[in-house]
Amino acid sequence: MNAREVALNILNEVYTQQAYANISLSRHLQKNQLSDQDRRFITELVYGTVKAGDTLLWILKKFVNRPLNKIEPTIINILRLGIYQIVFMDKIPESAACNEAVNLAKKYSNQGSAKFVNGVLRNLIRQPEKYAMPTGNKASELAIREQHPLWLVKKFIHTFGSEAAIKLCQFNNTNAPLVLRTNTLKTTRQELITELINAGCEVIPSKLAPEGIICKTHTSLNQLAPLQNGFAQVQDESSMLVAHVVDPKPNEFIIDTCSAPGGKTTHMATLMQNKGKIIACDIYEHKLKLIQDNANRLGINIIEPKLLDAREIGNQYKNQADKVLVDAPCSGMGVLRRKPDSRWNKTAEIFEKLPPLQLAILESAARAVKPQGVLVYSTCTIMPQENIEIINQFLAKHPDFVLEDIRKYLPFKTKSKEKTLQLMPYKDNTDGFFIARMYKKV
Ligand SMILES: C[S@@+](CC[C@H](N)C(=O)[O-])C[C@H]1O[C@@H](n2cnc3c(N)ncnc32)[C@H](O)[C@@H]1O
Repeated sequence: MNAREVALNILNEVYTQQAYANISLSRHLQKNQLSDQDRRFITELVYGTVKAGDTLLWILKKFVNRPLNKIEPTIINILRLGIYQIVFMDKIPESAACNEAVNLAKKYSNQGSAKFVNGVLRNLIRQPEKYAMPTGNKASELAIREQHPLWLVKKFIHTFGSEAAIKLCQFNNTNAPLVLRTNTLKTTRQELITELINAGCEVIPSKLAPEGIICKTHTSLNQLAPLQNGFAQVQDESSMLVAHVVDPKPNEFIIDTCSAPGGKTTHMATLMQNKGKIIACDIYEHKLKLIQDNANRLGINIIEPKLLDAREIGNQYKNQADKVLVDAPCSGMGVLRRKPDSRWNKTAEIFEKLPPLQLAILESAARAVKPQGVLVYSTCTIMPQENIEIINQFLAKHPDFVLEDIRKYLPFKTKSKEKTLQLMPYKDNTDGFFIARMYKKV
């Protein structure tokens, strides 16, 4: 199977079976014997095509007369791939993109479909002026040009203003680097950097997180020995700040309310030098195994994964924990560049549904904090209604909790005067993250 055919199979799963692009991609990359070059090409094809989403269909509609729902889904996917290569990939000869699409149409449909694909793509190559991207800054123009759903662009403009919305959308279209967290139970950052360089990676230390290593280039994760051997954990640098803000000490009792797959749980265990106890809850049983697998790989044995709805934690652990972390389920608006399909999978409903859940989890978690204990709330979103507004509502109802100045706990200097931290992707060049730290007075 050649690279484009593998990419087509992945797109078929994404668009007809609602598969997640990253999961389907990694399964197909494992299943097929592929060169490193092919793996990179398939990844770029799939991520680029999925990210471009409706913009590709907008282009396609300029060249077909019939409604798109009258065209076989596989043919639509072949055309998505073809259009993506012709319009967005500079290094691919247009004729190769077209010929390979025609071959796929012959194999996956019939001669008639192959002729149709050929006609559409040849016309596209001949008439680029027909799909010139809109240059204005109206929401509808931005949505097409920056490859985001219209409702989301409107939401960004409404929340952050037009200029910030443009920068945000552009940032979401950049490639996210792989970031590794050094497992300081087993090695130091400098030793790990040396090992990664010896393994052929190009890396730089993170300026935000003392354990963070940004990999500019790297080999396939399955072959990256330090990762497989538990010397490192994949985690973005902004996410690494959360454990530093919790600031757990050896022998403390910590509850991580929304824990899977265990990125922050294992980081906290590391900062505790693997001494004490962490109850790591999640609402999905299958995700508990991910926490345990990560802990095992990293050589950590103080984590107890537990199937529990975080809204029950207050009842089960009333006044018991030294520190409680709520890394809440959120809209993920700070990590859109990492998940090419997520902008297209979400609906405006999430902004109605999530804040009440986030507040309910935080309130339950607060009951589990012992007097003079600590409560930390974090999300990987940038939307105020999931972040500072949740904290304000919580504090208004809970005078026994006090917002602490987060700057004392951050491992880097910030110019911000806020007590909470909001990282904005296009300003801070990281995933978007929110963190607040509170302590219980009595
Ligand atoms: C942002 S993710 C957590 C990421 C994790 N803290 C890490 O660093 O790897 C949110 C998690 O909350 C879980 N979740 C959602 N609703 C929950 C609930 N009511 N109670 C407990 N966990 C929940 C989800 O399954 C998901 O794993």
